[in-house]
Amino acid sequence: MTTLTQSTTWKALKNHTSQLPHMRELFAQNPQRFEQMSVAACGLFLDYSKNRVNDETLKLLFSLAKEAKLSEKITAMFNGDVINNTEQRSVLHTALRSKATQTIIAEGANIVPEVQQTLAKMAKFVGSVQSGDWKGYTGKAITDIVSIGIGGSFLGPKIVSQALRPYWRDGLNCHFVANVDASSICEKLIHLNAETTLFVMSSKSFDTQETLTNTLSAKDWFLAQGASQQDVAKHFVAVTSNVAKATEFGMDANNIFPMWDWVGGRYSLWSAIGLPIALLIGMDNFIALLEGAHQMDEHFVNTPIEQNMPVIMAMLSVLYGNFHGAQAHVILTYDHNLRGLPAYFQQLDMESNGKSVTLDGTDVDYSTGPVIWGGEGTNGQHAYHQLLHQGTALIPADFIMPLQSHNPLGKHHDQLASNCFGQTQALMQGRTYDEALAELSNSPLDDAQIALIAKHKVMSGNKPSNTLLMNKLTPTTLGALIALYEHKTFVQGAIWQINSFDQWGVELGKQLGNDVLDRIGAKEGATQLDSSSNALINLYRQGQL
Ligand SMILES: O=P(O)(O)OC[C@H]1O[C@](O)(CO)[C@@H](O)[C@@H]1O
Repeated sequence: MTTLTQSTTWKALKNHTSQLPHMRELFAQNPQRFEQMSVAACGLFLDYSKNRVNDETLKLLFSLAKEAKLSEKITAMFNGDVINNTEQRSVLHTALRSKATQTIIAEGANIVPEVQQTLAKMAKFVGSVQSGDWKGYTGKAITDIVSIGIGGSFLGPKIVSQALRPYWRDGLNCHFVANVDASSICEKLIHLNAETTLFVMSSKSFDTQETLTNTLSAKDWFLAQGASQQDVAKHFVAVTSNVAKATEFGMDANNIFPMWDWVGGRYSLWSAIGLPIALLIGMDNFIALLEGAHQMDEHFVNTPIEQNMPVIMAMLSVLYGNFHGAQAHVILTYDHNLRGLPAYFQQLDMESNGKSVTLDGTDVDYSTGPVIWGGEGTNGQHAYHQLLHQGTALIPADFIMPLQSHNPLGKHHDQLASNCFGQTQALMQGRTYDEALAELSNSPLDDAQIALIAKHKVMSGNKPSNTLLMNKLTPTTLGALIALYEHKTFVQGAIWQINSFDQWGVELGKQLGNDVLDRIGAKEGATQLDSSSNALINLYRQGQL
């Protein structure tokens, strides 16, 4: 049994949460609830008043954070202490968005100069590709980027590029290839011209099966279009921490952008892994993205926990996961360009906090990371919101919306906003049986039918949600928003005393996948695995059912 569940605060929270009234009543009791339970930081505004909390709940949650030594843990991360204890690594993605004047030590050396040098190298490269000075093998400018990578070396660049579509510079397009399924790369290449295509291969380890296979196929395609081996340097660049392996693979040394062990894959979009983003939006906008994240870092480090946005959001998630039995959390973006963000936060949170032992190897006796999922509003309102309103699972929600649209058109944005706010209201207040009956008062149905339908229209309400607003979706606000969720994830991990920065589960997937590949490659002979795996491999070898 861990000490966490034995603490007085934990027990007090358990007792307290079971006695809290419905949110309707909490709102009725306190007209100042919105003012008291909202916070602004770094261009973002968080309304957390529609949560199952009162002053006492918040006090207990913040006590839990203090008892977990949260401030010390934040300092340790920003100072470069080796907090990823299973891989013996510092966790310093925050250094990637630090100021050039800062000194940040990892493994005994100041890492800020190499971060700045890499940004300068990126700026030079981005400038030459965007201006057309960087020429392909027939002397033409680049028109298309193909970004090859997977996991953290894919999702960040893809989602941020999609989110910042209004900032794309003219003349360049980007295509993302992650899956080893050949359909992914083939369906992109078929539309491209090798003379004007640049491949950015992103792999921290330079050892990931999917990325290596897709890069080799891209190179074969490039050569098959009439280019020669000497032309490869004009069309292939790599981002990696394994420079030796990239060089051995045949990447031109000048075309390798470094990254480092102290950057976790899912935290790496701020490094040269963000190169496809910078190529699309320009280096000035990429720097603005870093600046937004830096502002959130400063807020996180310097703000008392009671007003600290990432801490508040994290403690609310702890509340629902550990004291209300919530197993999932939904991210609802009321912005078409942010439609990919739920998937990005899913990777960030689930790869970080999907853990079941504490840092010292003790089995946890409480829930850790929930299932993170979500989608774009208003689309989801016509689908899975039904379960949010009337299902049996409690799923706290984050609604994210900019106040201003990049495409102000007629009444579109008013409707988007009214749906967003209407949903949070409906989730909170629900509908009582009497209200449902009143709505049916003019119905031609008989009393028995009205009573039945009223029962089906009842919504318990008391469903928690956060509303996160920003003026407009810009590189700076997006940087702050992503850093907010990074730190939220960190705080939850700190409370649960887990290592949020390793991923042994997904590593096992990589290992077993390679093992099975060897057995498939052997074409025949007993595979000596379990009966299901043996049979599936044999069916695959046969090639048909
Ligand atoms: O950048 P790499 O080394 O190719 O790894 C890709 C991804 O693979 C993982 O290690 C596991 O899937 C992720 O954490 C990482 O982002």
